Amino acid sequence: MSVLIAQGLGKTYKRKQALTGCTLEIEAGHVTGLVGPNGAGKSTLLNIAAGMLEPTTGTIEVCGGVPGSGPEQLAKVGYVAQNTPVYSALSIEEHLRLGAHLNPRWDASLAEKRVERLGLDPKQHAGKLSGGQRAQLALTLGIAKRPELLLLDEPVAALDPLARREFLQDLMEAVAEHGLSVVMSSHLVNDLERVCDHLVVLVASQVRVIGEVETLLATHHRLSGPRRDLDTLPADQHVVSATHTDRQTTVLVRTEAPILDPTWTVGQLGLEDLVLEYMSNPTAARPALEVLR
Ligand SMILES: Nc1ncnc2c1ncn2[C@@H]1O[C@H](COP(=O)(O)OP(=O)(O)OP(=O)(O)O)[C@@H](O)[C@H]1O
Repeated sequence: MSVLIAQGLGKTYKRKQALTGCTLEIEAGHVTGLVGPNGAGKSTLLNIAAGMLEPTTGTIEVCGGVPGSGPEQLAKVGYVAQNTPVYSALSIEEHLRLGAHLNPRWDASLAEKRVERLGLDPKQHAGKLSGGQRAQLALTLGIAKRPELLLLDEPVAALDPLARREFLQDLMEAVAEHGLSVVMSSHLVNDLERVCDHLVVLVASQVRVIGEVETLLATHHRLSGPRRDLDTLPADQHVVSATHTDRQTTVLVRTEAPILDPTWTVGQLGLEDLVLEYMSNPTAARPALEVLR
């Protein structure tokens, strides 16, 4: 089952194209990390999925329905936007009461315990919270809503390292206990590696790579050896990036098959390296032999 299916999705503001021809499918029951360079269209995609923005072109289905199409759909999808919006004039406990009023599956005990553990005063107005505390409040509302799908746009950017780790643990618990699916954009790939089992790299609205993190790491290899033409590589080795010096070639390939050529030294990649390779090689066609001196 899929929680998000987008086909040729696009969003245009006057003449500015924020998202163009974005096609992707995200499976249920996973924590999916959404990464990509600034301006790739991640927030636009999440805003459309949450029903906050109408797409200009294409179609999108989220948890089997049209985003924002009614109370049932709204209850299924939780969204914490990038600027972690809260109501400045309302206290924390008023936010929790509002959450209980608006959400049929609201988990009051989880929300209260989380606020207590964070050391937040329930009487404090949200407008007087620090940026990180505001983010924690918005995240608490998102988790306590008990949605089927939780969309998080850079949720931990404003949190200190300890708060970040605790939040990610809370998220993992919610996933394990309630079968919650999560799509989370972040530039912090190390954090994503801790919690995400699936990954999408979005560059200029297009999915550059998508898949299970474990499989992606197992099927990408950095090969280095004597300089050679990339056309001599086996057809099942998809070249992601390559550099050549006078004597040496280093190439990142994706392949299901084992690397049998003994002239290569084979190295594995971490997730951050893999993401950076895809982000810095937008077309990933077999690049021409280019000498780096
Ligand atoms: N309201 C808007 N009006 C005009 N252009 C917009 C608007 N919102 C986004 N854009 C443009 O759309 C493109 C995609 O923006 P978006 O915020 O979706 O990217 P992003 O991948 O989330 O980036 P970041 O990692 O910096 O948050 C950018 O070029 C941005 O300038």
